Amino acid sequence: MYSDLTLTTSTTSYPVIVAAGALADLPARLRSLGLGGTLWLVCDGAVAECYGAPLAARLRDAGFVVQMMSVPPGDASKNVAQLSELHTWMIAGGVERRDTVLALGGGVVGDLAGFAAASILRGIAVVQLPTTLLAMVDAAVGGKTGINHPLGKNMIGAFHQPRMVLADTDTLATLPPHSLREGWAEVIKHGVIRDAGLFADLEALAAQRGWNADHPGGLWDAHDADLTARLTAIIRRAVAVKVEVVGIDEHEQGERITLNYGHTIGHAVEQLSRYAMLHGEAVAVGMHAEARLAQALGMCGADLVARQAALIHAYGLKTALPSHDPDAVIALTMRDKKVHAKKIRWVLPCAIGQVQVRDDVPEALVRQILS
Ligand SMILES: NC(=O)c1ccc[n+]([C@@H]2O[C@H](COP(=O)([O-])OP(=O)(O)OC[C@H]3O[C@@H](n4cnc5c(N)ncnc54)[C@H](O)[C@@H]3O)[C@@H](O)[C@H]2O)c1
Ligand SMILES: O=C(O)C(=O)C[C@@H](O)[C@H](O)[C@H](O)COP(=O)(O)O
Ligand SMILES: [Zn+2]
Repeated sequence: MYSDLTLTTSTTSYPVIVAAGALADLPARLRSLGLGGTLWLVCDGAVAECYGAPLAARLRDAGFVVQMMSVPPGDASKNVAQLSELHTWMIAGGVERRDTVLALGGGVVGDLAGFAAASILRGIAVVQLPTTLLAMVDAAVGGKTGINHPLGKNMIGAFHQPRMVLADTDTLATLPPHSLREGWAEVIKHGVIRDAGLFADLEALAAQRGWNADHPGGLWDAHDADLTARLTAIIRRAVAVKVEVVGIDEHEQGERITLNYGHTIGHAVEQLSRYAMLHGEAVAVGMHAEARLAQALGMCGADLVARQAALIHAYGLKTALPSHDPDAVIALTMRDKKVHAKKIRWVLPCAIGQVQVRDDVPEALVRQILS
């Protein structure tokens, strides 16, 4: 048996639950946190039928008032028009300050519905119910919410901590392989930035299962109890990294910057692809490029770059940069939220499990890596 994690910051504290079948406990968990009023359940079209409608029925049976809305799947939904639709839906439906938004789905729904909760009536409660690997280990935890702007990824948003994160790992059984695969990028990131043991566990599992050859990304097999248990343990370990970092630095004034490893270049290529590239796919490419940058600066050896690349490949992801004009990539990196006094703050690995933040990376070197 595992106990819940608790994320405690200087302003709040909330449970982070990762367990098979956890959604069944949602009504009782909401009551124990004193969350009531109307529940505004937001999901995307793909999740609505499988999980949204049954969850709404379960909550209504338990006596809750539930309104449900689904948004189109994909990063394109993280925009002002979609946000405005959510606002209109809630205002027209008589939203009150005691109400709660339930964000059921992947990182797209978590970010969008989380920001709707942060902005409606100047902020109401949100509960994150992640159903993708990426959202379980990363997006649902830590309170970053927001939408994209035509000029940059996640440019509009707010820090708005959820009252609870409840991840039902049973939902992963229906996740398409490409969505599962992109989630591994953020798991690997957590290993590289802070947890060498997690990185080694991922290596061991990949070597044992031979995913490289047979199952790119690794399929979640609900009938394989041993695999499910090992994957759940890995997810918990990856979540623990995020919980720890956000607990140290809620508003990204220092330590939290490390969670952005791979994202300086990753966000740029993701945006240049017009979001055809999935977030995790872009982060994988970004981590490889940024590790090469660290190597070029003498911060790490070729062995680290090779080991990280091998793990990225073992989980079915690519490391090769798409062929974009380096100037276009560099221009977008200058809009990164980590830019300070016109300098990019790069998160660069010096060992597996350890990163440093550098603001003295010559642009010529970045250009060389991008070329
Ligand atoms: N706020 C944060 O800290 C944070 C962290 C990492 C990523 N993000 C954001 O998260 C987004 C990516 O999230 P994502 O990778 O979860 O993608 P996503 O939300 O687009 O979900 C991926 C796809 O899987 C489908 N899906 C979700 N759960 C399912 C299930 N259980 N069964 C079947 N289908 C399911 C969805 O409909 C969608 O098509 C990006 O916008 C990224 O910027 C935010
Ligand atoms: O939680 C964080 O902090 C992160 O940076 C996690 C990232 O994986 C995530 O993609 C986040 O949304 C990026 O934030 P941004 O501030 O760079 O837009
Ligand atoms: Zn990310």
